[in-house]
Amino acid sequence: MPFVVAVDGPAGSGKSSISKEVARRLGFGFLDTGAAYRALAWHALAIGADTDDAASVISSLSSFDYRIGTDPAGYAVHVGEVDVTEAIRDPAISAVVSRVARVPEVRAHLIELFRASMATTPKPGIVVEGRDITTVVAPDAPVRILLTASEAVRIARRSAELVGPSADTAGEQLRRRDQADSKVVDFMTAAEGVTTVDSTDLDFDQTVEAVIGVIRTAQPQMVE
Ligand SMILES: Nc1ncnc2c1ncn2[C@@H]1O[C@H](COP(=O)(O)OP(=O)(O)OP(=O)(O)O)[C@@H](O)[C@H]1O
Ligand SMILES: Nc1ccn([C@@H]2O[C@H](COP(=O)(O)O)[C@@H](O)[C@H]2O)c(=O)n1
Repeated sequence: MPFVVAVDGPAGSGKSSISKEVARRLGFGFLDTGAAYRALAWHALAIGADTDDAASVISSLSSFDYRIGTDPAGYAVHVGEVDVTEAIRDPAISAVVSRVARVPEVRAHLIELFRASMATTPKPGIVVEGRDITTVVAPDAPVRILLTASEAVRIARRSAELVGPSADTAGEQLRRRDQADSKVVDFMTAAEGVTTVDSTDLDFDQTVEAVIGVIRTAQPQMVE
C-alpha cells in the first residue's frame, strides 16, 4: 500500500481542491471518493432507478461500470463509455447523492473500489478525500486530517463558484447535504488521532501549506 493521506470534512470545506493541490505538490496520487457516490447517483438516474428506494439503488450497482483516474493533474470520471466528469457536479446530482450514499450495500461496494484504487496507484503516496476516509476506508493511514471551515465561509466559497439561481440556493443545498450525510458518518468532529485543519481564516495557499505541514510533522521524509 502506498503512503496514504486521509482527508475528511463537510461539504465545501475544500477537500477536493486542497487535496488535489497537496497531491500535485508532493507528487502523490489523488482520489476523490465523492465522485464515485455522485457517479452512482448519475447512473441510477440514467437507468431509471428510484433513488429513494434502497433496493432499486442496490440493483443499479450490478451495471455500474465506474472508472476514475488518480492523477491530480487531470482526472476523468467514466461510467461505461460516458465521461461524466462534469455531469456529476450538476446541482441535480448533489440533490440526490446523499440518498444513494446512505445505503450500506453501496458503501461496502464503493469502499472496495477505493481500496483497490489506493493499492494500485503508481505514485509513492495518495491523498484520499471524502467523509469516512479517516475512520472507515483508511483508519490506519499514517496521516489523517479533518479539513473544516465555518459553515458561512463554506457557503460563501461554494456560492462564489456558481452563477444565477444556483448561487442563491447553494447554501441551503450544502446545509441539507451535510445534515443528511452526517446521519451516516461523523465528519464534523475529528476521531481520535485525526488532526483538524480549520481553513476559516486561511486562504487557499495557506490551507495547502497547513495540510503539507501536518504531513511533514508525521513523515518528514515524504515532504521534500
Ligand atoms: N482556504 C480556502 N480559501 C479560499 N477558497 C477555498 C479554500 N479552500 C477551498 N476553497 C474553495 O472553496 C470551494 C469549495 O472547495 P472544494 O470543492 O474543494 O470543497 P469540497 O470539500 O470538495 O466540497 P464538496 O464536498 O461539496 O465536493 C472551491 O471553489 C475552492 O477553490
Ligand atoms: N467518503 C464519502 C464521500 C462522499 N460521500 C457522499 O457523496 C456525496 C458527494 O461527495 P462530495 O465530496 O463530492 O461532495 C456526499 O454528499 C456524500 O453523500 C460519502 O458518503 N462518503
